[in-house]
Amino acid sequence: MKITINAAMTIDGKIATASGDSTISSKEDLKRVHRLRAASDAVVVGISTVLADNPQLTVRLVRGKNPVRVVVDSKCRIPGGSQILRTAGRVRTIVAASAQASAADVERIRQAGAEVIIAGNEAVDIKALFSTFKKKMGFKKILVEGGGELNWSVLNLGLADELIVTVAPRVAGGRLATTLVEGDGYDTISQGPKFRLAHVQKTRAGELVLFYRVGKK
Ligand SMILES: NC(=O)C1=CN([C@@H]2O[C@H](COP(=O)(O)OP(=O)(O)OC[C@H]3O[C@@H](n4cnc5c(N)ncnc54)[C@H](O)[C@@H]3O)[C@@H](O)[C@H]2O)C=CC1
Ligand SMILES: Nc1nc(O)c(N)c(N[C@@H]2O[C@H](COP(=O)(O)O)[C@@H](O)[C@H]2O)n1
Repeated sequence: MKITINAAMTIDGKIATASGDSTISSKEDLKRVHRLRAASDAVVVGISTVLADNPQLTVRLVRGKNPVRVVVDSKCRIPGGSQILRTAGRVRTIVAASAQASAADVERIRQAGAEVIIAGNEAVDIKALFSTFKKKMGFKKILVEGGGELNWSVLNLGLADELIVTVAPRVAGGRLATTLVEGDGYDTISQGPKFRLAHVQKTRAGELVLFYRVGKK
């Protein structure tokens, strides 16, 4: 199963401003992302991304099939009014929760038309979740679309095969702004994963799209 992380960041490495604005990619780049979604079995985001962006995670800018939408949401906090839950009857949607989720919230989400998978006791066990995707669901391509905490978990577990980052010609600043990779971080650079630049694209908006292969430890 191939796992790709895709994100857009400013030159200073932020994927959203401190107040939560994440409108970074150009339309041209968003079309590339929608093509990538259409070529994926599932698109995975963290609950904080859903709460901040209220995304649709569809392929509406291109022709193609919507991937299964997965929200990593330990406590089943996804709001009933979110675009994802409101359309769960039409686009297959999975909420990946942990033992922290209440039975009432699990039922609320199922009633909205989404599936709930329980993986882990505290945070969602990403390794177990992705293993379920591969072994029980037969998924072959997974697209992780952030945010920073989820990117950290996937990279730190050594699960990612590819990292695609759009660098937009903007600066966000702000020490509280979310960066591409959050989490606890590494003590030394050498402890972190190493990447190999495989390809670079330039958009008309002056963005650089960097395609990295992730070295296995
Ligand atoms: N520019 C871009 O390409 C993108 C920007 N964003 C931005 O990122 C921000 C949200 O990112 P973050 O705050 O870092 O949150 P996130 O979206 O990565 O969600 C993290 C949350 O997911 C839950 N979670 C449960 N199990 C987890 C696990 N094993 N690993 C990680 N998370 C787990 C926890 O509640 C955790 O706090 C938003 O402002 C959004 O706009 C998000 C995606 C893409
Ligand atoms: N590639 C990319 N560029 C940006 O500028 C972004 N803000 C994001 N964000 C991700 O896409 C989701 C929004 O998707 P919809 O447009 O609602 O389908 C957002 O939640 C992030 O996961 N990505």
